[in-house]
Amino acid sequence: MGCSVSCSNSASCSRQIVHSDDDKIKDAKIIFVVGGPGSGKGTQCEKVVAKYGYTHLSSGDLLRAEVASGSERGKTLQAIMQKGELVPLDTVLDMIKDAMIAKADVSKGFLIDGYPREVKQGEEFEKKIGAPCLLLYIDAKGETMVKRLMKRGETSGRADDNEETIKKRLDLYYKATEPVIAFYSSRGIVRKVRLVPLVIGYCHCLNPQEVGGTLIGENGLVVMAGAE
Ligand SMILES: Nc1nc2c(ncn2[C@@H]2O[C@H](COP(=O)(O)OP(=O)(O)OP(=O)(O)O)[C@@H](O)[C@H]2O)c(=O)[nH]1
Ligand SMILES: Nc1ccn([C@H]2C[C@H](O)[C@@H](COP(=O)(O)OP(=O)(O)O)O2)c(=O)n1
Repeated sequence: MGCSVSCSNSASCSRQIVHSDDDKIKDAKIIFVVGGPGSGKGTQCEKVVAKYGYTHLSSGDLLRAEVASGSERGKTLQAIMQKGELVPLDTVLDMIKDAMIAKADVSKGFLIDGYPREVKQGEEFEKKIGAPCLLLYIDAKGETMVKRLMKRGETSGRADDNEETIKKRLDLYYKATEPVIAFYSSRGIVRKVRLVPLVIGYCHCLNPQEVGGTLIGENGLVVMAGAE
């Protein structure tokens, strides 16, 4: 695409540097959004998008789109997701990377929702894409998550919003995903999100240094509108 800076004439330049797709996202601002099933990751991401214009990429939605396409790969994924298990790491990572590249030119930053699900997923992401500047940890009680997902299941049409699979997803979250939070805490980039009822005067915000918002609360706690 471009020519090296030492070359004054692109037509005669024999050593053209072709910017790979990877280059498009190598300096991207990346925020991981982690929380249990039904904790409200998607809901909070929409608020951040509305306020700050980040690009929201839900790994679960990307996987469901592949299932909906009816592809062979989608059929394999559906079987895994219906059981509440994790899909192969490379599959979800490739999908996220492709989606990031597709939006790279217009994106101010990426909210990667529902990823990483396990420490290994985070490590591979960093090897293939880059490091996150922040991890938003959406905390919610187990019983709250179950209640919400059972309610959502009445209309969502999601094959995994049933009692048996919800239990498995929750177990897997505690076993595999909570260690992710500890892993990134040691780097000092975790911001725990506490959901409070929407009251005038509260706002949903990230770190003021990150996005110019107002940080409310102590110890880097992020307060966003939500409720039990
Ligand atoms: N009462 C209440 N419900 C909420 C809140 N946030 C989200 N919900 C509902 O809880 C359900 C789950 O919210 P999502 O935003 O889809 O949660 P998620 O963590 O993205 O869930 P997955 O898509 O399963 O990963 C939805 O039906 C939401 O409408 C909240 O603060 N209070
Ligand atoms: N990074 C990811 C994201 C989702 N998955 C699989 C496993 C999850 O149960 C399903 C649905 O993910 P989604 O984030 O939409 O939903 P939950 O947080 O599980 O409620 O997809 C995965 O294996 N790896």
